[in-house]
Order: sequence, then C-alpha cells, then structure tokens
Amino acid sequence: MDAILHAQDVHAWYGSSHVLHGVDFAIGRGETVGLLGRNGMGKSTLIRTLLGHVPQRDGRVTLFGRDVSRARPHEIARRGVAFVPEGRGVFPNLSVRENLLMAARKGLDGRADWTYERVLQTFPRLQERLGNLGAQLSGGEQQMLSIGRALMTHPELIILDEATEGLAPLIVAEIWKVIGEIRASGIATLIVDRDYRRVLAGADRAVVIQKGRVAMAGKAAELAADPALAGYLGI
Ligand SMILES: Nc1ncnc2c1ncn2[C@@H]1O[C@H](COP(=O)(O)OP(=O)(O)OP(=O)(O)O)[C@@H](O)[C@H]1O
Repeated sequence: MDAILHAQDVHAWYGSSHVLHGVDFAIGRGETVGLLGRNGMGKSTLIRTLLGHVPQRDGRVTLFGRDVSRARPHEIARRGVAFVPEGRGVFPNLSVRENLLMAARKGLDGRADWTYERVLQTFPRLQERLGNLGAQLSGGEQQMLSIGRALMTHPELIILDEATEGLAPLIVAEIWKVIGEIRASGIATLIVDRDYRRVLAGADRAVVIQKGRVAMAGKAAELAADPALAGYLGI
C-alpha cells in the first residue's frame, strides 16, 4: 500500500499507566479508515499519539515515509495532517470568515481546490454566519467550521475524532454527507465515531482497538459481517 501514515509498534503511557501496547496501523492515499472500540480502549490516545500530543510514547510513525515518531504537533500539521477534535478547533473570538481565511494554505503538492467559496458551498450554514464569532455558533456549526478549517489547509489526511458527538440528528446527517464528499475528493480520513454502522458503511477499512491493542482490522464490509465485532464493541 502507498501509505500516507504508517505506525509500527506504537506504545503510549499516561504516567505509569501503559495505554497503547504495540499498535500497528497504516492509512493509504485517499483511504477512509474507521477506528472503532468501546469507551476507554485507546482510540483517542492513538490519535493523540500519532499527532505528537502524548509525550510518553514509543514506536515508529512515518508520514510519507519520513520518520515523525518524535515530531511536535505543529510539524505533523505542516506535513499534511489536519485534526478535527471533538467540539473544538475554532477560535472563539474570531468570526467565521476569519476562522476560515486564517487556516488557508496550499497543500503539499500545491493543491488549492478547497477554496473559501467551495467550503461555504459545502456548509451553507456557515455562509449565513460569516460575521458571527466562533463562540456564538451552535455546537454543530462549530464542528462544521472546524471541518471547513481543516479543508482550507488542503491536507492529505483529516483525522475526525467524534465529529458528530452530541449533535442533533439533522446536523449529524449533514456532517456524514460532508465526510462522504471529503472521501470523494480524494483526501484520506481517519474517523472515530460512536455510530459504528455509519463508520463501517462509509469507510474502506476499519481497525478495532481493544485495551490498547488492535483486535481486528480489515475491509470495512468484512468487519461488518464478522460476528466477533459485536463482542469488541459491546453491542
Ligand atoms: N490524560 C489522561 N491521563 C490519564 N489517563 C488517561 C488520559 N486520557 C485517557 N486516559 C486513559 O487511557 C485509556 C484510554 O483512553 P482513550 O480516551 O484513549 O480511550 P477511547 O477509546 O478514546 O475512549 P472514549 O471513546 O471514551 O474517548 C483510558 O483508560 C483512559 O482512562
């Protein structure tokens, strides 16, 4: 596989608590990968470790073949990885317009197809709120703005951690629609979401984490049909 991101034998600790126990994991160009597992199994820690946010970590992570195992979060962002954290990622004291324009930069290959106008077409709700401050937006609008900001950076990979958590069903449906558009536009995505059915329906592959280890990994359709999945997800 032509991997964007490749993690090998990744470990992570919080103090003396050993949370990730040797995770192997890869995301190919343009691939949509779902990350599943019950609460507390290590999904967010894996993401935060890949992004360089967990200081106590071990193992090897490469981005486009370059070792970023010890890289700082801003270096990883500069190398084409955008992060959409749960319910955050917008500047509360800047307007929607400023939030978007501030994020704008070309992709690693010079791509600039996610223009300000295209982001607003994708999120008509933001178009109506251009002058509002980030803090004045609803949770769903903030999440859309956060995804819009990620798109404006022309990343190779977008990581979405619980992007639909706590949002109204209509907004959730809008966000899944946009996730589909991102997939179709060729940007790779790593998705964590409690709605495992939607994740499996919208992903090429999925990885199931159990107590800081990969318990299952494979094509999303095959995992969806695997009777072992229910046990790992506690459903
Ligand atoms: N900052 C932290 N300090 C100490 N322990 C933590 C910290 N963050 C997470 N943990 C612990 O690490 C383990 C993995 O948590 P993590 O948040 O990665 O799981 P998760 O699969 O993302 O679950 P959730 O869906 O609940 O976020 C849990 O036991 C959790 O209590």
